[in-house]
Amino acid sequence: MIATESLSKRFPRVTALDRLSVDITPGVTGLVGANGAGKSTLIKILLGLSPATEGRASVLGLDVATEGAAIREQVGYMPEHDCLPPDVSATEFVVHMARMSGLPVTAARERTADTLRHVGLYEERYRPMGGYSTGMKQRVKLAQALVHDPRLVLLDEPTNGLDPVGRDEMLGLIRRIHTDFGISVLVTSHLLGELERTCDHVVVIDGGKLLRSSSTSDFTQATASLAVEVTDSDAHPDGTAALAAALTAAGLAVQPVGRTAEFAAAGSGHVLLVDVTGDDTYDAVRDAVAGLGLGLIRMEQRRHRIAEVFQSAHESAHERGSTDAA
Ligand SMILES: Nc1ncnc2c1ncn2[C@@H]1O[C@H](COP(=O)(O)OP(=O)(O)OP(=O)(O)O)[C@@H](O)[C@H]1O
Repeated sequence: MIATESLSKRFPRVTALDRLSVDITPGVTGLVGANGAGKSTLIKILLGLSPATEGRASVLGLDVATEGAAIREQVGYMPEHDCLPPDVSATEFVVHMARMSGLPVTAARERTADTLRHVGLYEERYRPMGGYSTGMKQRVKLAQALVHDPRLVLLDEPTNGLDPVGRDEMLGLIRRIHTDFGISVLVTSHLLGELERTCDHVVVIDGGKLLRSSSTSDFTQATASLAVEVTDSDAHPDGTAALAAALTAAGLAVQPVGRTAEFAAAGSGHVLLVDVTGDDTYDAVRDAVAGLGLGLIRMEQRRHRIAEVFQSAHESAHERGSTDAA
């Protein structure tokens, strides 16, 4: 759906994209990066609005350097910043955008009504947008990106400026763009957690470079760990320490997390975190607990959040950077 090959964009003082090669398949993809990571720059290049300094990119099989107009016919774009004329109503604005996309007037009016209803802006659609809340403005921006029934939408920070409830509603709408209409989505955010809940696939960029591109489930499962809590026994007054020793001897990576608020409710015991290397990790823990004669209070998988994964990817990229420099 989107492919870039060694794509770079250099401004006089900064390299916004640095030899970025990534493949994005149909579905809902999150593009994650801190402010200034290069997300908006990438989107503008993909729309054919800004030329790359080096490298290539294609969207829906079309070359961004030569077929920008054809790309924009089939792709919807929700820009990051507020760009809505204050004296115009949502209906007038979205009809105008639909007409600009080539829809005849009746179809433009019908599609506008449907799209505004879909984003939950039906009641207020005739009011001037200057009086809208941030959440309502974000919905109009989303509606204008969808009105010409694109195959793909590029959404630049759609949850910016929203409160937690507004964020959840916007993320729900984004998910439904794909499930209800089959439109693929590329959505940017600097908040990693929200993309974990919304996207099938996550691409992480930092300083214009690709840090990681993988399915959301791989992101979290690659670093899954098992939280294990056991009782003490007469033979093993510190059951947790005995289990840690037995699991380490069995070749598993174990770290204690001590008593946490999450586990305190269970009463006694400390919690061990065991790295999951495969299904046999569960058997190894069960056998070790039984072999020591301890009671198993709980054994549950703890999913790492993208934020933690991003941090470790970031740290290892920096480590690689310092090794390269050395
Ligand atoms: N027209 C421009 N001229 C000079 N530098 C630019 C221009 N556009 C972007 N940059 C720089 O390129 C880098 C990447 O910017 P970009 O807007 O793509 O980041 P971003 O990940 O979208 O972050 P944000 O969400 O803050 O916009 C930044 O350092 C930015 O200052």
